[in-house]
Amino acid sequence: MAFRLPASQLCKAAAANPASAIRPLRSLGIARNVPQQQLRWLATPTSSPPVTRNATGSKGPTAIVFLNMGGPATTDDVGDFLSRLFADGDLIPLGRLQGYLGPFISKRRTPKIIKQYAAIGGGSPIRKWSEHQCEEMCKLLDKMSPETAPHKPYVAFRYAAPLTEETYAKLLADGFGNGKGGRAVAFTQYPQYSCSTTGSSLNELWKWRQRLEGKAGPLEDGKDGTIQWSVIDRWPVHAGLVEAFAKNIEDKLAEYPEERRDKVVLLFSAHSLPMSVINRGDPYPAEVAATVYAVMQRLNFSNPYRLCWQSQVGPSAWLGPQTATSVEEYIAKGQKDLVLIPIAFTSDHIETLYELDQEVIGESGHADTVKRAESLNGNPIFIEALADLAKKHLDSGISCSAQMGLRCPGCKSDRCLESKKFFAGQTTVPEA
Ligand SMILES: C=CC1=C(C)c2cc3[nH]c(cc4nc(cc5[nH]c(cc1n2)c(C)c5CCC(=O)O)C(CCC(=O)O)=C4C)c(C)c3C=C
Ligand code: FES
Ligand SMILES: [Fe+2]
Repeated sequence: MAFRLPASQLCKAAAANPASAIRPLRSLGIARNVPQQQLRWLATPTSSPPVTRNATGSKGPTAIVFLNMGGPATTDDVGDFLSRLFADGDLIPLGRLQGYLGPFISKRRTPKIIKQYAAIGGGSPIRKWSEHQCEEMCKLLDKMSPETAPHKPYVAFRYAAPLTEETYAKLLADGFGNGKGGRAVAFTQYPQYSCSTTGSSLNELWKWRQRLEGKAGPLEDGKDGTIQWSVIDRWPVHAGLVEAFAKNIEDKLAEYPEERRDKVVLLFSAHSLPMSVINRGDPYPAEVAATVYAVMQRLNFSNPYRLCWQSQVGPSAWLGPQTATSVEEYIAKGQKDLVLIPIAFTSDHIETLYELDQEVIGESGHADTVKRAESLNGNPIFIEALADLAKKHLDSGISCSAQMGLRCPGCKSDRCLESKKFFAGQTTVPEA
């Protein structure tokens, strides 16, 4: 693997010895991939680096595609959101009854969920936050990784606009694929991998890739001219993610009087999963637990803590303990100082703003002592963490994590089989 230096350091090397800058850099294996034209610039120390927001590096442009479930932007969008959600066999497997039961359940559920979105201001803020996070992250990446710049931000939602098919069509219209190749990174915004969330988004991305791209090319270089995909599929213990969560917890703990502070119970809360999904071998509970433990390590285990699970839907068995009952039970035991920490979401939405704030805390009878840590939203530490994850991924030359290629022991899905084969089999730009 070639040793690669950022442009700023190459510039310093050239400035120190402008006349003979090119040959030694090449012979050292440094900048082996940097085109001659760029090296010529390096040998002229008085010129400034040709790195601007829109400068194209030797490997750019790069599309960064944030994957998430999305949410209804207005109460009018709730019906469509729920009907897509209940049609997703990766999230709610209803087998041959999917086409009949899915629309039936979603229609029946819509009025109740409309009221919940109305109570949080009329819609989910998930699109606003996702677009903001992706745009800001791409600005940082342009500086951190000039060779893959410009980094172009895209959001692909599973159940709400902008839907995966819409975003895929936009990528093609923007000059990726269509015989031109180009690089895109599918970046899941679920830090912990579940086949019902990230897995579903990747299966959907693969489906639209087959429908919209098929096989283009072949081109002169033997490649087929389709988009070259790689995936950031999980990041449960990334140091920046852990730091952002830990800081938000410290800020919330600071609101308690000093003499009570270290006895406050930290209640980490993650969206639950049906037991059938867990017994299939889904990696999500283990990865959520890994995040919780990493955050507690960063906090030096300052407080007692538990992990509980929220947002169960329907009558089947789900992983517990439930967040709402855990709060009630601690209060009944006399433990009224509690901080709730949403640990599996990166922005606010109905599960934080309605379920935790209005139902769990609002109805606890102790809204003054039961509090919630801020969601990550526009937190700059979090956005830097996203940029660091992307930079490391781009540098690594890998197409996805080793975990991505492995299916759950109980998986029977052909969608998983095909999409995992595709994403794990993509070859990314090799480091010479
Ligand atoms: C890590 C996050 C999530 C997991 C895991 C997850 C699993 C999961 N969800 C359902 C069913 C529903 N989820 C709904 C809303 C919703 N779910 C998540 C996240 C995860 N879901 C979020 C962020 C949201 C809210 C979106 C927003 O407001 O922006 C809903 C719709 C609301 C409702 O009807 O209650 C359903 C239904 C299942 C079945 C499942 C695991 C298999
Ligand atoms: S359900 Fe986990 S890989 Fe298919
Ligand atoms: Fe959900």
